[in-house]
Amino acid sequence: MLKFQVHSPGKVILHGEHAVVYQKPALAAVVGLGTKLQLRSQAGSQVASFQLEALNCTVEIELNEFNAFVANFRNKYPSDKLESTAKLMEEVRAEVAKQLERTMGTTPKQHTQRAFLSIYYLLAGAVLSAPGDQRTLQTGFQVQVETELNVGAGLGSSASYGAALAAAFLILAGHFDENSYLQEENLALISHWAYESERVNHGTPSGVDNTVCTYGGILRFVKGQGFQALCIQKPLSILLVDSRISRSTADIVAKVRHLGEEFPQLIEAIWQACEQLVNAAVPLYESFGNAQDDSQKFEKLERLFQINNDLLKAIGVSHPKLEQIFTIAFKRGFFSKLTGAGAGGYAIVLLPENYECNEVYWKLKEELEAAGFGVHVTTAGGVGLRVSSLDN
Ligand SMILES: Nc1ncnc2c1ncn2[C@@H]1O[C@H](COP(=O)(O)OP(=O)(O)O)[C@@H](O)[C@H]1O
Ligand SMILES: C[C@@](O)(CCOP(=O)(O)O)CC(=O)O
Repeated sequence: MLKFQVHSPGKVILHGEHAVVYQKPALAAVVGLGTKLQLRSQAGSQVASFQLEALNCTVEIELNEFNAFVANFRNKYPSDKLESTAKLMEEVRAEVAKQLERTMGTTPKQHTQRAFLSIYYLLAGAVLSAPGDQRTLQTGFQVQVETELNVGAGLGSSASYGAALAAAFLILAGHFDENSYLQEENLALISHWAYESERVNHGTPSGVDNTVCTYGGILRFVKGQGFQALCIQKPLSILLVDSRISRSTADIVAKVRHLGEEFPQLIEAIWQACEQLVNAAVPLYESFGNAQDDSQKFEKLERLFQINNDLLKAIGVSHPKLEQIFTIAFKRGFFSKLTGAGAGGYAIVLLPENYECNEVYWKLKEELEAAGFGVHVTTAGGVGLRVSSLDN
């Protein structure tokens, strides 16, 4: 009986948010919080059931209907390889709309619709492109998905969810197994399908979230030019602080674009400064933790956090609640910046070595919590997606 667990991390943008929209480099890192997916096959069952804890819902797929859908698709597009994911997405959208209406009666919430669409699309993709001749699902299974990530808050919950689903379905369909998933071509396949899942949500994502969630570490990326993994010595400790202010990335990006149209040279100078900042940060991240002058490097990194945050404030993407976080942190001697689109969402506070032994750190945490913020101590730059066995 097949049973295993997938853990895939979320992400933060360390530097270069907004500037990256204008072809400047950015750095993204995985965080120590993520999505946990458990899959157990169910002998004698003909249903695949998905318990999505974060969305408080369960969705089901009847295997006979799914297998009929796959067979129809194969008849319609009888090429051996699954060349056109666009056609598959189109067909899956129509099928899922039909099934949701029938099984749930009312139209479900948008998060549930998208989450189910990702499931159906990735499962169909994995089965249709499976090695060997068997392109059907024979035995039912149960999937449970839990997450430590706030959905829709810029921590990459959707890529983390997509990567976990992709790994699980690719194993289920026999592309690779729990022992071989870390081989380069298998990680590339997971990242590819996690990207496809992102397309369900975002149309044309940059590809950074699925890449970093799959491979882990810290990535430097430039829109349209791909990614390079930084050679870091060890992950960095950070405090993720949730301002609890929700925002729309698209709206904020549009406002910043408008500002750039009003003051083109001025805003371009800020983007150039962001690029210089990323260039200065890369060698620090790469050498931090090699025990040579770590405290000096840490202080430099703190300064870069401050400069980056001030540049983001200059383009107007802060928020009074974020400012409150920065002030609390600064008062206690910690450096912080907003991450992602801003105007709410999360702030990152840099934590020094052995922060747990420092009384001031506990005071900081206490004060942030007392002020009503969500506080999670975690790492930036740790491991990527991992599959492990399940005892029961
Ligand atoms: N734990 C989860 N369970 C089910 N669906 C999830 C989960 N996490 C993310 N999703 C999917 O990802 C979508 C959120 O994507 P998005 O708004 O881009 O948020 P984020 O910035 O956190 O990635 C949800 O609508 C849902 O489809
Ligand atoms: C502001 C931006 O640079 C990052 C947005 O990040 P997030 O949605 O807050 O994770 C936009 C983008 O890169 O598309």
